[in-house]
Amino acid sequence: MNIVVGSYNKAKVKAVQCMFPNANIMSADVDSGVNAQPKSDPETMQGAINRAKASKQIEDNCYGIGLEGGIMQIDDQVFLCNWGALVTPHDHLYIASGARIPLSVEIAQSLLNGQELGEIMREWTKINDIRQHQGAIGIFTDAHVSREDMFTHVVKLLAGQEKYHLNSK
Ligand SMILES: O=P(O)(O)OP(=O)(O)OP(=O)(O)OC[C@H]1O[C@@H](n2cnc3c(O)ncnc32)[C@H](O)[C@@H]1O
Ligand SMILES: [Mg+2]
Repeated sequence: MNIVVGSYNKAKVKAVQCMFPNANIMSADVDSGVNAQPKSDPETMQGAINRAKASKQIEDNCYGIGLEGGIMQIDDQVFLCNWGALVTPHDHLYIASGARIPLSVEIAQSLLNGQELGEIMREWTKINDIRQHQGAIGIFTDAHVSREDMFTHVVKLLAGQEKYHLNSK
């Protein structure tokens, strides 16, 4: 089984390895087609779909997986949000969303001013490349759910939908 993941981000690639330990997993630097910091559920979901479709084009007979992080708002609260998409070799598309947690007013303000979450988290924690490791979700859940854990859950939701083939587009 060949899988192309539309990212070199270690948290994302490890999440796919966790679900598919025996697969041949490759990474590709594909375009998400959305802003580097998506700011709504539809935009974040579209980024995941675009990455999955572009990844599937990289190899013959492969699955494409796209994982995208973003933020979304409910009333005046800003949340981390996450989406994933999987395209099968026969071009069936499955989507799933991941965990969301609220962000503090200060972080939300920096995000709405145009800063990327990865950058804000680096300033906050002084940890480089936190987005490839525990991520914001790992920091704000006191390490109970890392970015890899969260994306692993999303990949399970994606892979599990293939069996009954009910919700594909
Ligand atoms: O190389 P890619 O795959 O793009 O990996 P990325 O870490 O940039 O991940 P996304 O593009 O999916 O994330 C969109 C933005 O949200 C940020 N982000 C999302 N979740 C995060 C987290 O848990 N920790 C830190 N930054 C996060 C990230 O830095 C981006 O600015
Ligand atoms: Mg990115």
